[in-house]
Amino acid sequence: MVTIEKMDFSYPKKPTICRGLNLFLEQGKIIGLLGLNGAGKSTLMRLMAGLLKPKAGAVKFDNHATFEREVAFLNQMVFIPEKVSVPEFLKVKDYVIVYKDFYEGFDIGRLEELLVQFKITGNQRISNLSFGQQKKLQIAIGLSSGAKLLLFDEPTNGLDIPSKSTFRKVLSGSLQEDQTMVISTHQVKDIENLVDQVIVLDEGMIKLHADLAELENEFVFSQAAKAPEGAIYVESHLLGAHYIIGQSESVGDSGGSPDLELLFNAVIEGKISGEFLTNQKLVKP
Ligand SMILES: Nc1ncnc2c1ncn2[C@@H]1O[C@H](COP(=O)(O)OP(=O)(O)OP(=O)(O)O)[C@@H](O)[C@H]1O
Repeated sequence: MVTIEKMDFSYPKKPTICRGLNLFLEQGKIIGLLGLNGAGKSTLMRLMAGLLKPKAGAVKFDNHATFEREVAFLNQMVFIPEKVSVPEFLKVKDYVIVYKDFYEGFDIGRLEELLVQFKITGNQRISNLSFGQQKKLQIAIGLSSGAKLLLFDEPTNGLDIPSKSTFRKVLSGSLQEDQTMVISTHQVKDIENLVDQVIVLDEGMIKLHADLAELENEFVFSQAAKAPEGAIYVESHLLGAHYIIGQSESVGDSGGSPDLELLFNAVIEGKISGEFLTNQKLVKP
């Protein structure tokens, strides 16, 4: 799938953003890419999409260096940037034709369903769609493309509240086994219960890469009037403490599914870091 090896990157005449970055993305996963403003999420997405060239090392999709932008890579990848730009003079149905023919596995029936859910019709002129509607059009196209790599940069930015919930609904369970999706966001709540893995990027470095299932094996995410002795990370709230504690330290507390916001803050504070990946070693090239 996506393999990044010893990758360095900087924008021209700017300080280095990534140094010696290594990452392997498994297929069949929805991956949340989290980071503070300026952490390098969009830069990493653009490197994976082949829109930026690494200064050193490699960014590959299967055996294609992404920056070569070979057709065999491009017709397996959809990148939706944070600020979508769609040809405004076209009608939705004409715009769809361009994509339909480019992606071999494009599912037009699926697209029609998604457009209904997002309340967009084929006869609408793109110039008459709002920014959020244009974004939903791109999301619907991406999810219907059958492409193996879906890179969505801040997909929920600009979406109203009902559309965010539709986004969550259409995404959950929609990924095929041979597809991988990366969703970059700093709106952690928007991807809660949606992602299989999470990556936390901080100042161009991967601080955490984890399967949520593996995190549940390692840690308990819980809340109580007072955090127990040995908690790794604690946040005080009105009704008590939200905390993370190692499985072996927790006594009789099974907690809930990982609280991504709590996890993110713990990683940024340097309380948790590293790889928590279940099967990755088996599939790593
Ligand atoms: N085209 C560019 N030229 C020069 N520097 C850039 C460019 N784009 C981004 N940067 C810088 O690279 C760093 C990473 O930016 P990037 O947009 O990748 O972060 P981000 O995590 O996506 O941030 P945000 O959450 O605010 O969207 C920042 O310091 C930013 O100022």
